[in-house]
Amino acid sequence: MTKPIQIKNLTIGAGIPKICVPLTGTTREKICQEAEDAKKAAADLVEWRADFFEELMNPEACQNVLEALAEILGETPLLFTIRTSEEGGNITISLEDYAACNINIAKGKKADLVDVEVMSNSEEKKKLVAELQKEGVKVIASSHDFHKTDSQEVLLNRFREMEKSGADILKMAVMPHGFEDVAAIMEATNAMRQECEKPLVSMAMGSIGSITRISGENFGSGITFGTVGAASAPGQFPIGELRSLLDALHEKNEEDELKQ
Ligand SMILES: O=C1C[C@@](O)(C(=O)O)C[C@@H](O)[C@@H]1O
Repeated sequence: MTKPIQIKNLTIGAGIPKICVPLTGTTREKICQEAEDAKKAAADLVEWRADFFEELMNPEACQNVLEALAEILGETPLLFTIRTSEEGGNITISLEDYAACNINIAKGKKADLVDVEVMSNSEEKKKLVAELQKEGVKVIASSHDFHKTDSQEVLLNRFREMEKSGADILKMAVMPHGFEDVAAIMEATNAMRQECEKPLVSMAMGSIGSITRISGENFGSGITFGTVGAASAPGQFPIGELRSLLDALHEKNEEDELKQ
């Protein structure tokens, strides 16, 4: 059974999946504009996809953006993510620089959550997760396969490996090539929630997978990524449509609960 996590006023891992809006701007100005738009659109949380930022390797520039974001976002939680090119992102970065950037962010005390790609260099990543948590942030362990979807059993084992990182939330994205792949990630997530208390997040990308972005309440995914401006991965819905679809499904689920 999932034990929800509270971040500011947001509960992750219970009820309607929370909508996370990615910011993909390349400059401070564009990132801040996107954050204003996300806030206006009532995002539940916001992800700064810092692998798009042209000054990522400058710690002061990063702190500067973080301070501006904290000011704009107020009580809306902020997730900091460096998505590496190995996992579908925008930057090739050494393990040392990856760790240093993430630690710099956590020390700034403005981000609430940090994403760590735990499936590569897993021993070092485990230490990084612990170090980040010591600085007071929650860590989302993540894994992305932009090419394919492994079998349900392999995906479940991947979740189990990710749990060993000690992260607070586990997130997995895969690329489906047919409905059986979509079913595999949903079923692996559903199975993992029976054996793990951590909130889970999962999605099948692309148009075939978009059903996973609205039905997380039913199979156990606690966050869904929706757009205000640019998408950060294929298959994401605009926030307005996403909110209506999540609400409609939630109402149906409640009707069923009343009948039981
Ligand atoms: O991990 C994820 C999930 C994601 O890849 C998606 O498919 O919605 C989008 C990314 O921005 C985020 O970091």
